[in-house]
Amino acid sequence: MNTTRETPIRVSEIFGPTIQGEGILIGLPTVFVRTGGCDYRCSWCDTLHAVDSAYREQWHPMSADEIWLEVVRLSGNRPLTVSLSGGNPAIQPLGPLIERGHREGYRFALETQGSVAKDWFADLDVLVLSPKPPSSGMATDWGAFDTCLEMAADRPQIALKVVVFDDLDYAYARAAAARYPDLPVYLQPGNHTPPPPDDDDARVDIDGILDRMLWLVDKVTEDRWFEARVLPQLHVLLWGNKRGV
Ligand SMILES: C[S@@+](CC[C@H](N)C(=O)[O-])C[C@H]1O[C@@H](n2cnc3c(N)ncnc32)[C@H](O)[C@@H]1O
Ligand SMILES: Nc1nc2[nH]cc(C(=O)O)c2c(=O)[nH]1
Ligand code: SF4
Ligand SMILES: [Mg+2]
Repeated sequence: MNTTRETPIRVSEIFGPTIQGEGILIGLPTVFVRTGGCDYRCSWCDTLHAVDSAYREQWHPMSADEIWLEVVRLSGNRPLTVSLSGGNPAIQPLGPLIERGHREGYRFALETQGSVAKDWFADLDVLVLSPKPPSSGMATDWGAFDTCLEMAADRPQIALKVVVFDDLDYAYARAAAARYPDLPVYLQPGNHTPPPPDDDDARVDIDGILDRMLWLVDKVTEDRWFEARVLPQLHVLLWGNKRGV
């Protein structure tokens, strides 16, 4: 019997199986657990329904067991990778959920901006750290970011992922990569047509995003920055701004 009252986890949505659309695990069948609430407010966030506190009524308090039952239902009880995202999932008590899933053979990836560190980072299989560039309007606390790396210790595979809209963001990405030369770095062209929070399938300017992707590829190759990987948001190319994919 669980005697310790677990703090509930605020959940915006649980969806999948779909494919991981971004970064180091791109293409991998994944169930997403998206938590509600974020300590940032990026100007171009494509997930405001899980960020803007005006929508907090839609963030359901759930126990780790209740979340787990839904992951098992969606995955047909077949172990796969569960991506913990948000908002900022790092502000939620996700340790017990990870423990539960590992007992049943599932793996866990975390998507976070690196502003808040938790001890359960050391239990993750993959940690994607996505510091925010100048176009986001956010300032990076590199001390907090370093603590995320310290808390992760040596279990998770760790990768940097930086969204790039313009030259300033590109320079920020280069500086971030130089700060952590041992981490793989993924560059992601920004979606300048992110959905408003109350529209779960808003029009997206795919051509504009692909133009930015081509610009970014040219930048990286002309600079001979051969360690960087340039990847689109694959799920956006497939399904536009649709939510829950
Ligand atoms: C919605 S965030 C949630 C997790 C965490 N808050 C973070 O930012 O890493 C997941 C990923 O989507 C990226 N993202 C958000 N809005 C985007 C946009 N308009 N274009 C491209 N990527 C975007 C973020 O930079 C992050 O890498
Ligand atoms: N398919 C898919 N891949 C993703 N990778 C990161 C996502 C996110 O919103 O954190 C995301 C998402 O929302 N959908
Ligand atoms: S940190 Fe992530 S979830 Fe939060 S506002 Fe920025 S992109 Fe959106
Ligand atoms: Mg997304």
